[in-house]
Amino acid sequence: MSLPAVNPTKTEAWKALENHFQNIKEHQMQQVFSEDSKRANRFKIEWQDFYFDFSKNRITDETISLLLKLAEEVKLKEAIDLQFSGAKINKTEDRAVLHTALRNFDSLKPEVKDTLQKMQYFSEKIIGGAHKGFSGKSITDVVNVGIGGSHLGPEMVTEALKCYKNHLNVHFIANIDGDEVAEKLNRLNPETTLFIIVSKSFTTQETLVNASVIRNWFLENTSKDDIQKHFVAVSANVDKAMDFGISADNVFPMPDWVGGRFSLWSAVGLSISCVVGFKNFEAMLFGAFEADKHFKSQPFKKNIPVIMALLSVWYNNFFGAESEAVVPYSHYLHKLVPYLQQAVMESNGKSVDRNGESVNYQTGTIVWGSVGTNAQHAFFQLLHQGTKLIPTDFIGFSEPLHGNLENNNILMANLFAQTEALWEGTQLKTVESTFKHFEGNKPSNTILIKKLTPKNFGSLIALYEHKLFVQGIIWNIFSYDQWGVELGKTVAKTTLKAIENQQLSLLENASTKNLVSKIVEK
Ligand SMILES: O=P(O)(O)OC[C@H]1O[C@H](O)[C@H](O)[C@@H](O)[C@@H]1O
Repeated sequence: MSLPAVNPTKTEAWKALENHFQNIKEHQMQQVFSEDSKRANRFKIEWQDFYFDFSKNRITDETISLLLKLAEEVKLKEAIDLQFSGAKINKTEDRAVLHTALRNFDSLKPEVKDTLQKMQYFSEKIIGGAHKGFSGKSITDVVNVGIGGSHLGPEMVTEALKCYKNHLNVHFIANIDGDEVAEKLNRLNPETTLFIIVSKSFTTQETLVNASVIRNWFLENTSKDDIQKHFVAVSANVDKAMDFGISADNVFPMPDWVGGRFSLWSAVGLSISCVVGFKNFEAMLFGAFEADKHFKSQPFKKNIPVIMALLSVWYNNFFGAESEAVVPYSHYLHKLVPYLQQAVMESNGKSVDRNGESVNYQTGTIVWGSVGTNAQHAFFQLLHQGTKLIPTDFIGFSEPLHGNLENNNILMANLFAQTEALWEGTQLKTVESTFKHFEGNKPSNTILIKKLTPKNFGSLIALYEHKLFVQGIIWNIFSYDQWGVELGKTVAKTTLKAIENQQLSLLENASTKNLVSKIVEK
C-alpha cells in the first residue's frame, strides 16, 4: 500500500484557503480576544501534562475548519494509519517507517524487547560499576561516537534530562574535525572510558574515521584484547561493526525500519540509558507512546501535532513565511533546536512530490531558535520589529526542577509576556515615535508543560515527529528519505582524492580547483 498522493493545491480546501487568506492577510487581529471572550479557551488543547495554546495565531474558526478540510482531502487519516501499520511508506528507500514500534508498549515486537533488555542489562552494569575496564577499574566516562541522527538525539536528551543524570560523564564526538577529537581524547582516561560507536549504516565517513583514530589512541597503551571492554557499537549493519573489531555480543542492533533522525528511541539511545538510567530512558519511550496514541486517536481538531502542522502550512504556504522559530524557556532544552533542524529540515526539504513531479508550492520550513530568555536579548528584536513573519513556538515548564520558584516565575513571566507583546504590539496605544512602534499581529504557539520529566520530554519530541510527518503528507512529499545529502558526499570523495594525491586535474570546477590549490601548494 502506498501513501495517498494528492497535490494539495488542487484540493477544494486549498482554493478556499487562498480566498480566505485574502480576507485575513491585512487584518490586524489584536481585537479578537476582546471581541470573542471564548477565543483563548477555544483555541487550546489540554492533554495530560500539556497545555497547547494556539489562540495567538492569525486564524479564525473558518481558517481552522478549512485547514481541517485540507487534512481530509489529502487523506491524512489514511496516511497515519498506513505509517503505523508498517507499510513501506518510505517508498524511495523501500522501507517501513516504524520508530513508533520502538515504544509501542501495547505490543512490543520481540526484537525490540530483546534490544531493550540488552540495553538495560548493559547500562546497569556500567552504572553499577560491575563492568570493568582493562585495568580493573569501573567506567566513569561514556563517549557517543556518531553523527546526524546517531548524535543529535542522544546529545539533546542527555542535556534535557541532566537533572536525572548519574555519576557518569557523557561526551559526544561527531565532527570529523581532528582538533575537536584530539581535544576530547586529551581529557579522557582510556582505563575508564567506554566508547559507543553509533552508526545505522556503519559506512559514515566521519564516524568510521573518528572510530579508527580513537581505536589507535586506545591501543597506544593497551592490547587488542582490551577493545571488547571499551568499545561497543550500535548499528543496523552488524557485520560491518564486527569487521571494525567489535564482538557480536557488543553490537546493539537497530532495525532497518528506523530512520536515523528518529532513532533515539532505539539502541541509539544507549548513551542515554547509561547516563540517566534505563528506567528514565523507558519513561521517555512511554511518554512518546502516549503521544503516539494521542496522534492516532484524537480527532484532528483536538490533535496537537495535526494542529501544529496545519498552522505551519498556513503560514508557510499562504503568508509566505519561510522559517519558524522554536524558543524553549529551559536551559535544559538547549539542544532541542539542532535536533529539530535535522528532524524537520532533512525530512521536509524536498521539491519533488510523491508522484515524482516538481512541486510548484513551498515545502520544508526553516527551523531555528535558541533558549529563552537568552534569545530575547539576541534575536527577538527581529521577531518584534523586523520585516519578516516568523511564527514561533514557545515552550515552557510550570514547575522548576530545583525548586527555585522566584527564577521560574520570572522565566515564565517573560515567556508569556513575549507571546503577548508579539501579538498585541502597540497598535492600540500611543507611542512617542515610529521607532518605538510595535506592529504586533505576530503569531505564536505556547506549549506549556507541567514539569520536565523524562515522560513529558518523550511526549514533546514525539509530537514534533508527528507534526513533521503531517506536513510532509500535506505537501505530498516523501519525508523519510534524504537523498539530498548524497551528492555532497560523492563530490567530497573526489575532492579528497585530489587533495591527497595533489592531483588538481581530478577536479572540474574552477573555483574548487583554486581552493584546493591553496591547500596542496604548501
Ligand atoms: O547513523 P549513520 O548511518 O552513521 O548516519 C548518520 C547520518 O548521516 C547521513 O548523512 C544522513 O543524512 C543522516 O540522516 C544520518 O543520521
